[in-house]
Amino acid sequence: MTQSQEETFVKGRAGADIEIRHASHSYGPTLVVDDITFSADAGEIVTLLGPSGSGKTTLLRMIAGFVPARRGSILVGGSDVTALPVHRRNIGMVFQNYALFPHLNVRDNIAYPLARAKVRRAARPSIVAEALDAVRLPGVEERMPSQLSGGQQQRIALARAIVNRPRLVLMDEPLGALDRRLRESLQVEIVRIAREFGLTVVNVTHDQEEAFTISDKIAVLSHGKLLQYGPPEDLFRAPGSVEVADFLGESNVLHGVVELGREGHRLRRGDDLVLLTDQHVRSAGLVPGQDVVVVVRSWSARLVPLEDARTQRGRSWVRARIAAVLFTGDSRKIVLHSQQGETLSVRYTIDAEIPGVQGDEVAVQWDPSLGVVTSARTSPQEGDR
Ligand SMILES: Nc1ncnc2c1ncn2[C@@H]1O[C@H](COP(=O)(O)OP(=O)(O)OP(=O)(O)O)[C@@H](O)[C@H]1O
Repeated sequence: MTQSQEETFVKGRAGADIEIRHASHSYGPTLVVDDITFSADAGEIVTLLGPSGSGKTTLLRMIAGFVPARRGSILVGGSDVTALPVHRRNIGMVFQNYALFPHLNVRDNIAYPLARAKVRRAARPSIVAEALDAVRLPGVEERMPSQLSGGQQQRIALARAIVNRPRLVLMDEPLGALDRRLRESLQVEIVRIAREFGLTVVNVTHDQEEAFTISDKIAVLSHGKLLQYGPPEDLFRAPGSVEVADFLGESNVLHGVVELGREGHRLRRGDDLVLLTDQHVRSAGLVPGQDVVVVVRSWSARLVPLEDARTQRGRSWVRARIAAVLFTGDSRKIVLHSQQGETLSVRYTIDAEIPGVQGDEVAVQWDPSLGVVTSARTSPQEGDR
């Protein structure tokens, strides 16, 4: 590498935009990545979110080049990299298990991609020092990985992933092995570093909180299919399916049949009063007799005595019996069974008084505008692709 190339190296290049077009992969007859299409702008953090086995890692490995695309293509910075081998894609990677070389000290670990890119030996220490500054661990060059904590090792892995200014950084559950507090502080760090260096990041997680915290866009995957793609807020406010709604936060899923009336709209559900707003009817295009679900987040619902619910106007409620009151560390979770046989949950802060005990019949009540209405079918929404 020439000196001027090295300078570009040190000063850095920004991340590239990325486009996944109809990517598919199968192991044997099973499609584990099924016709996935989405794109992200340069400098964005995208998270692939989904339950175990949904195909997140396989898709990430396709982007990296470890797994071939059976169909479709992957473009980075406008160039088709589908046929390029891993080492020609200019991608940095961070894995859950750190994957540092145990026999190399921190300097040599971080310098490894520089050596492969044939950066002159004399130029490497300053680039390594800069990468260590970026991850806020200056001066640990001589340490061995075994002399660092898990969180520090993951910072080193991050430094190694960004040291040669890749066009794309891929992260596979990078914080999965760390405890909660460390995870939260590293989430903030990842965003800071990504912004500072203009990195484009594709991150894999099954933790929706992490996805919300760090992502500009979230791709929700299930059974190899992309259910929905967009900014976290959009997904949260307008999930395209029950599966997406359920996956993006602890929720109650209430089934019913739409009844539209002059005095108001509601779900047909026995004694329960599940109101639908004009906004619901318009945005979901509801028609009378349609099977729908209303999704209500556990934090949006409250418990009230049944007689109060019956006399208060303008609020939705369903009748349910308290099955358990659970202390979950940072909140209380009330588990209930509705008359319709659904299991519901309501969240309270620890210091809040809970209006009922196990065995009581109560109303689970909420502001109708906080309910999200979607069609009862769970197939992916074409419009979200
Ligand atoms: N090398 C392989 N050979 C055969 N099947 C595989 C292989 N790798 C993954 N699979 C299968 O492909 C599906 C998707 O796996 P993948 O690891 O991509 O999912 P994931 O969403 O990343 O899950 P997790 O969060 O558990 O890692 C799973 O059903 C898995 O069993």
